Amino acid sequence: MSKRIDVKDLNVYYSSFLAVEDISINIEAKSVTAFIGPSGCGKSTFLRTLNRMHEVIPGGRVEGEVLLDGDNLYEAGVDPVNVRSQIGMVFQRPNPFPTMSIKDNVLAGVKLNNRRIPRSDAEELVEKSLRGANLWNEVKDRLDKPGSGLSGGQQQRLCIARTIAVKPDVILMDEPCSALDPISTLAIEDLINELKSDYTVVIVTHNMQQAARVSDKTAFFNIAGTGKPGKLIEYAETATIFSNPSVKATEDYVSGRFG
Ligand SMILES: Nc1ncnc2c1ncn2[C@@H]1O[C@H](COP(=O)(O)OP(=O)(O)OP(=O)(O)O)[C@@H](O)[C@H]1O
Repeated sequence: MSKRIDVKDLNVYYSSFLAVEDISINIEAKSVTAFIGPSGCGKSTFLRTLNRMHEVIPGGRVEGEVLLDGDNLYEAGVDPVNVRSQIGMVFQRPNPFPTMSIKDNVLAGVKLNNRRIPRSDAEELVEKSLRGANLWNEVKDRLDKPGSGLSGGQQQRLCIARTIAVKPDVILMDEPCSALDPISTLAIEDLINELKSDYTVVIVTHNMQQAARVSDKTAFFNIAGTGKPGKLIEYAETATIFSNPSVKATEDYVSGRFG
């Protein structure tokens, strides 16, 4: 299942430092949304508020609302662990458990969520998740070998398989290709394109060609200066952001004049 995200008046803090200010944004289900902007404007910080990972950092807190199909993730009584199983995350550096087998890596997230699964179901889930991550054909003959034996691009797809196995509604990706070579990057981009038929995908990227290639909508964030909060400057169809943005700062950024 895929769900929409509506963010209302969100402020994001590290202790007393306001890192991201007053974000409101509506992200459609079954779409890919790219977050772009110069370093330090708060893209990753904001991304982490979408599955309550921000509060894991000491002093990390938010004001405002993040609604997943209308349900506020920050309402009292909501279990953040449950939120993170609905909204999965893929990080910059592939982070499979190195000594764990490929198969167990795929199942690791499911087991962390304390779900017990019978062996035959587990095998089916492993295959389905690896197929979903476009990795099955490359690893089907070595499922019991350690995840660390894979290439960087394969490891990142393994991490995506691990995320998919939990059956999330949304997949957040924080610069998922920044540690990968161009071929592996294209494999991940193809995969993102396929993932959007089942999931809502949000990706932070520094690579503007990548944003243009993979996303339906793009959000441009900016920062007025060091110590100032990051803000959402413009959010529109990706084609509009790259060819006909409304705000001068967006145009300057996408045309490479700063950042
Ligand atoms: N753990 C932290 N504690 C305190 N401040 C932090 C922490 N992480 C990030 N920040 C600050 O929050 C602001 C936003 O950082 P963030 O990493 O979200 O930006 P970004 O746009 O993702 O940057 P980049 O593109 O370089 O990854 C910056 O001023 C940063 O220094």
